[in-house]
Amino acid sequence: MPEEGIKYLPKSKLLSYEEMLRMVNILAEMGINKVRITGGEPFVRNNLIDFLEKLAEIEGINDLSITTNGVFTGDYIKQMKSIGIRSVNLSLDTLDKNRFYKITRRDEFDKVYETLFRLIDEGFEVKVNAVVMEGKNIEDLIPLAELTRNNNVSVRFIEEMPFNGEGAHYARLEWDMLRILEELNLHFPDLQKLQDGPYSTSYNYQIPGYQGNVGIIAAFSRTFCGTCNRIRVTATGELKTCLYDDGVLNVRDLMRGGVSDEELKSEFMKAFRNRAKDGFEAESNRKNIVKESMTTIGG
Ligand SMILES: Nc1nc2c(ncn2[C@@H]2O[C@H](COP(=O)(O)OP(=O)(O)OP(=O)(O)O)[C@@H](O)[C@H]2O)c(=O)[nH]1
Ligand SMILES: C[S@@+](CC[C@H](N)C(=O)[O-])C[C@H]1O[C@@H](n2cnc3c(N)ncnc32)[C@H](O)[C@@H]1O
Ligand code: SF4
Repeated sequence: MPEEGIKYLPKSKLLSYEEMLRMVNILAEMGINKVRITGGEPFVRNNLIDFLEKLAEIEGINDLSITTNGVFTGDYIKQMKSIGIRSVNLSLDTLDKNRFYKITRRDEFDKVYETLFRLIDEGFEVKVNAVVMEGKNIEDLIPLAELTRNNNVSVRFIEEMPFNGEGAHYARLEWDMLRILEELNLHFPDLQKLQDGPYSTSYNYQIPGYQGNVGIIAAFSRTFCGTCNRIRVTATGELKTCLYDDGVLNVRDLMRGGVSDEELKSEFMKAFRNRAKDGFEAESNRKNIVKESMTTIGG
């Protein structure tokens, strides 16, 4: 959350659950089989569980996952399980209570940390997302990796992207994937490269003898665009065919303008065909310089 907060939009500007369900139904018919809910923060929206239940019932959607900050998540663990959600990505940049407060401006570390272990105990596939930020959490890299010693968890270190709300645009990233890997190698010289899935966002490694694994997401270096098949839709209905583009069409406006399912499919298809070849091209095609915040994009 940016320090100055964000401007909350009237609910009428947000996609309703009905609109989201219609959209996912159409996309499922087009071949989409995995949906990840990121937010904002998924669990601040009323009746999220009812919505997830309906999403899970859509024919063709065989993987429904969530990325969450873990603050309210603990209240819904049983319900998520009964809906059939198998994987939860939990954002946790530090294991130090004071640094957690500095980074998030919220005193919620204990709650999030407890939720992490409850999710693991309940058998979810848990990935910890930690954005690596110079001056903020570098001392946490090794302790976070150590979480994988006795826990079946994947800890992923994410390169910081320029979406911090202030038009940040760095020519060089202090902590890119190679430096993160170097730091890990220094402490764990036997780090073993794992075979990554075909559409994996992370390069994954195992510390020998440890239960879990560590990963690096080159979100800024963008070295995995070649296998990227993700699309994103923001809360206001902007379709992004790349995290770095500034929206290629607005699904909400089309729906509210009375578009038919077939017309919507053809709009989607056009957008997919015109997709930039990678994140660099998408960024250079932007009409606006990067001023967005991850809070509104959703990650
Ligand atoms: N550049 C880029 N970064 C991504 C992409 N997907 C995820 N990331 C980065 O990784 C962060 C965490 O993503 P998650 O919400 O956990 O989703 P994910 O890693 O794609 O999901 P799974 O692989 O299904 O676990 C995002 O906030 C981004 O910083 C992508 O397609 N491109
Ligand atoms: C924006 S959050 C939205 C979902 C949910 N509210 C949460 O906190 O997990 C999704 C992911 O984006 C990551 N993220 C936030 N800012 C980022 C940045 N500047 N660069 C890369 N990833 C970032 C977070 O760590 C989180 O894992
Ligand atoms: S094409 Fe865009 S969204 Fe996909 S991996 Fe590259 S930067 Fe990320």
